[in-house]
Amino acid sequence: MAVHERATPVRSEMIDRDSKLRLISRRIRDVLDFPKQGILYKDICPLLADPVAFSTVIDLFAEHVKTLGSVDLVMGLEARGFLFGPVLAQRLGVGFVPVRKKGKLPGATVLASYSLEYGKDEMEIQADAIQPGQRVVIVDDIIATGGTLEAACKLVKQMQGEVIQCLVVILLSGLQTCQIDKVFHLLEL
Ligand SMILES: O=P(O)(O)OC[C@H]1O[C@H](OP(=O)(O)OP(=O)(O)O)[C@H](O)[C@@H]1O
Ligand SMILES: Nc1ncnc2[nH]cnc12
Repeated sequence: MAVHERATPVRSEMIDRDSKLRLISRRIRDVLDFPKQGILYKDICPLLADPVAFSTVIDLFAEHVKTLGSVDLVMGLEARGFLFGPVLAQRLGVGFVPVRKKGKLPGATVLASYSLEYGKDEMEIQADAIQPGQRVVIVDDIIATGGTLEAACKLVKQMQGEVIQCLVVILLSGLQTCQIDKVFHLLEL
């Protein structure tokens, strides 16, 4: 191609669902023994670096959420849920609520403890972030044991909100002990 000619940009609306999922899958990088020996880490950085693959994730999440009726809030889990959650919230035209690791949020908070594939942690949400009866979509990058999302669902219920759906890019196969029933995932890896 001559230097002055431009390649036609690939836009996600031009491709079918299976091709979209393959496009996303190709942008997840396996890293063995990170952050600990024996863990096969799913690195989403290549996905974030590819604007077509990234916007395809948001398209597929938004398409799905639009089938669920009204949604009041998108809640994202620190840290990687912050990469997808706010973009999805903007797309849906609703607010975003961050759930942070303990000690990062000012004012009154509600706390939950949980176990991870490679450790333990505690998460917090501001006490006024969800009003009773609000319909919440929770967003994260991956489910491994499901402990993080399970704790996030408990937070929503404690605040008398309703979890409409948990959205993740990746459901890690072989590790599912999780009790979360409202999961929508794009890839099972
Ligand atoms: O299903 P689980 O076993 O609970 O694991 C999944 C969680 O683990 C990772 O977060 P992590 O706490 O490692 O933090 P980070 O997003 O700050 O890297 C990931 O982003 C999920 O939130
Ligand atoms: N295997 C994994 N890859 C990426 N993030 C994770 N969080 C928990 N387990 C993970």
